[in-house]
Amino acid sequence: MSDAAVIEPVAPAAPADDRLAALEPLRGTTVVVKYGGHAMTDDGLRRAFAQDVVALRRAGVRPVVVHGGGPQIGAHLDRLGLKSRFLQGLRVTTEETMEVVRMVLSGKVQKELVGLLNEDGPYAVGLSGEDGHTLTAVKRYAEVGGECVDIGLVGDVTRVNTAVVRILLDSGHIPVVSSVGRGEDGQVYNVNADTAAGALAAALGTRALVVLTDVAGLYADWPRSDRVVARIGARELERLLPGLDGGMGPKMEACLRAVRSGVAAVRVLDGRAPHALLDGLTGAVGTGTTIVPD
Ligand SMILES: Nc1ncnc2c1ncn2[C@@H]1O[C@H](COP(=O)(O)OP(=O)(O)O)[C@@H](O)[C@H]1O
Ligand SMILES: CC(=O)N[C@@H](CCC(=O)OP(=O)(O)O)C(=O)O
Repeated sequence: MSDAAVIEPVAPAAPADDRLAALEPLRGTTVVVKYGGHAMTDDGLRRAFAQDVVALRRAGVRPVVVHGGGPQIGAHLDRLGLKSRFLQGLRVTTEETMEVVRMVLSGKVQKELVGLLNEDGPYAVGLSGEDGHTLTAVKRYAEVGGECVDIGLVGDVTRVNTAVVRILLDSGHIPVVSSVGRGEDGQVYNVNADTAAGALAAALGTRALVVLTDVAGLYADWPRSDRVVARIGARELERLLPGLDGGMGPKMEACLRAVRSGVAAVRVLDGRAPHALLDGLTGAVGTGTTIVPD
């Protein structure tokens, strides 16, 4: 590739110097960031998130954003008068729902995020998991009471092709990936965004996966208590998995798979706090849950 195809490094205007020093160990490394739909419903939070991602890039880190958009999909389905429900944290996805999922994730949420990231420079490039065979998916079923339940066009990631993401990273861009997968048969699947982020992090061989969500971390005894588990190993997490409700099920399953596939640590951070990403990575605020291999 010619030099002209590579974005010029930008002078590190932000973050401030002390933050830059804290990011030094991450310089040159790839960090996958999962940006959850519930943490992206507020304008101020979205802007702060975009500033953090650009700040990472300017500090020499190679961020990859994988975004969700569950609430945004839900709002669009409501507008169309289409009902949808979740089983084990996964949206039951008919053909009609899939059209909306694809349109909202790749056409709206991703584009808005790319727009925000590009306010200060030509950094972000959006791509769907379908593009360049980035995410190959296979139909997945929910398991309820020991029975396999058909939940439609929901996919699990079976293969990741990191070629396009690496090209973008190597040319100084920030890939922004929508969690839509393509089956071997050409069928398009709705992939939970945590699942997509975990699979991509593992395939890229990243040391760190950061998951921004709408709670303070993994609660030890939710909903009875909101005491956050600060750190948990893979075996212990596997033991807790069957008892987790809602979106936390697929989220923790994805974190578990990631640490078992070589990711050294997954940080689950409270995306409701402005600048949670930079604060979490620089240790400015020691919050959330860290998942580590055994
Ligand atoms: N043990 C738990 N700790 C924290 N949240 C939990 C737990 N069990 C279930 N949840 C639910 O999981 C939700 C987070 O998952 P989800 O809504 O999919 O987040 P996101 O949109 O960030 O991907 C929380 O808002 C909470 O309602
Ligand atoms: C299969 C499945 O449930 N897919 C999700 C994809 C988006 C997502 O995961 O968004 P969040 O990260 O905001 O939850 C959905 O349809 O809502």
